[in-house]
Amino acid sequence: MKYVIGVDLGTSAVKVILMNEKGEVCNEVSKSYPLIQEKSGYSEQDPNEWVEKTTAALKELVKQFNGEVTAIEGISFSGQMHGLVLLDGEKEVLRHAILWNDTRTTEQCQQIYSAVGEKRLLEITKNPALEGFTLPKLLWVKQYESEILEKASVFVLPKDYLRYKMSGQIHMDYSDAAGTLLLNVADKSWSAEICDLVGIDKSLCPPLVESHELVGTITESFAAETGLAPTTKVFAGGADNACGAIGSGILTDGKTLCSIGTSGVVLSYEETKDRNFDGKVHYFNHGQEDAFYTMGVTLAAGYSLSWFKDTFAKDEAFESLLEGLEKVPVGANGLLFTPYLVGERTPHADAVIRGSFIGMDASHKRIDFARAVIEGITFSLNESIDIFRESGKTIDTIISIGGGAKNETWLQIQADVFNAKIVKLSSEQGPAVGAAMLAAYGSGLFNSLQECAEVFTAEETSYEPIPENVDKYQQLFKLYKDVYEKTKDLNEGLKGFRKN
Ligand SMILES: Nc1ncnc2c1ncn2[C@@H]1O[C@H](COP(=O)(O)OP(=O)(O)O)[C@@H](O)[C@H]1O
Ligand SMILES: O=C(CO)[C@@H](O)[C@H](O)COP(=O)(O)O
Repeated sequence: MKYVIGVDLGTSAVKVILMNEKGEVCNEVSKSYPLIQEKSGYSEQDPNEWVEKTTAALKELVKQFNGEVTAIEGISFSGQMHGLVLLDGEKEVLRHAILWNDTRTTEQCQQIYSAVGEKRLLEITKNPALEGFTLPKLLWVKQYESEILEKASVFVLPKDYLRYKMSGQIHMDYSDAAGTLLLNVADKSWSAEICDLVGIDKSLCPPLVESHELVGTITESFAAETGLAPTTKVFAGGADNACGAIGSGILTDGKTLCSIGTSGVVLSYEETKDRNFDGKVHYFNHGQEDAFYTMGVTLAAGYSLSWFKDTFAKDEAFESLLEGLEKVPVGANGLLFTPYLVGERTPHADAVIRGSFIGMDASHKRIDFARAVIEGITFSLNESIDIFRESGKTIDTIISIGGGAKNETWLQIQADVFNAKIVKLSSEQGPAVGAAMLAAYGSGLFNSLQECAEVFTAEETSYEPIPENVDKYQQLFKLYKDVYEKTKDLNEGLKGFRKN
């Protein structure tokens, strides 16, 4: 029997998963790490902590494995997107990584528009300048920490750094490079034009590869540390949302994914590079060669729920926090929540907006708040579904993955709010499964990712929309959408009072 490992370097934790060639999950290990948030709008992590935690997780996985380690054919990666990791000439980390949910770069987004032009930027990168993307972060470092940028020899994304520490090789795959705002998405090449216009040296951009491409084997020292065989092949891997799509079988037109991790994503497969969404949703290269996907992003999806738990129920598990969730009626007894804890991306690209609870009543209990948080996150994702439906897409079935897919009531709420059938797979670890699939396909165990998906993905259960709830949620969704406009100015006024 042959095996593969998928590593999902998420925002809250790294998850490593061992799968056999029959597509069975043999073992999973997860290790969490914190966000470093020094100021309002800032979000960083220490890249070496990713390496430490992944090494520990792999060591545990290998220790618990009964077979021959040489039967583990290969390893691949799924990574939180956009985070800037700067390396010096010796490939040492120059500063903490600035993450996808860090919104300090509004000024740099304006600089990009002035230098490149909104229309040209969209033509080349297929995306607008958003605070979360990598280029604005590079320009922020250039402006405020120029001595650091001067020392940099290359920039990479989170899972690229991890892969480098395991294999000694520096690369970036197209699906992750698409989120830097420096890639010509249709041509699959770094844009010399954008680099020149914004004043970034193109030599800082790493070599590009396909997600399933073999980039080397693990180093002797990494093998010694983890117990893996030094012959273990290393495959490039992809952006976590691309890998989530692969791991959920989103490999043909007409398929839609909802992923609730720290962020929340609604993603749709695109066969071609030339559909036009005017930048309303992100348009990126898939981890499947020459395919694409579009997606809308809620910045604080699962993060809103973990913020709520950490603030009001610190020592409790999610299961105990959410006990009785199904007994609270639709609409949380008149309580609405907007999940704008760190600003928002889709449909409001707004770094200043913050969240609200509207309608607090003396009768409300903690579980009403928890239900409102979950409903608010789901409404936010429904705004992305609206954009897709307005573009003519039929969305009647959605595969749901991520930590948010662990709770049954939340899955039913998704069916009712989205007015679509929700499918839960046998593993909610879509990105890790997708990474394992890239290793399985890359090492030749399958002839295509689709063939691999037939073996590696399985539906566990599904949730149908309940018409009475759909109707109530449609009324509530109108009220939810109003909250953004009505709290926008208030948040501009509050901005000066935030932690700086
Ligand atoms: N038992 C649970 N019930 C509901 N939501 C959960 C549960 N466990 C985790 N979550 C949600 O999942 C999120 C983490 O999802 P995950 O996919 O692991 O994130 P990431 O990939 O960003 O690290 C948490 O922020 C939390 O909101
Ligand atoms: O910024 C985006 C996508 O554009 C996020 O989806 C990140 O890729 C982080 O993902 P999770 O840690 O929430 O899975």
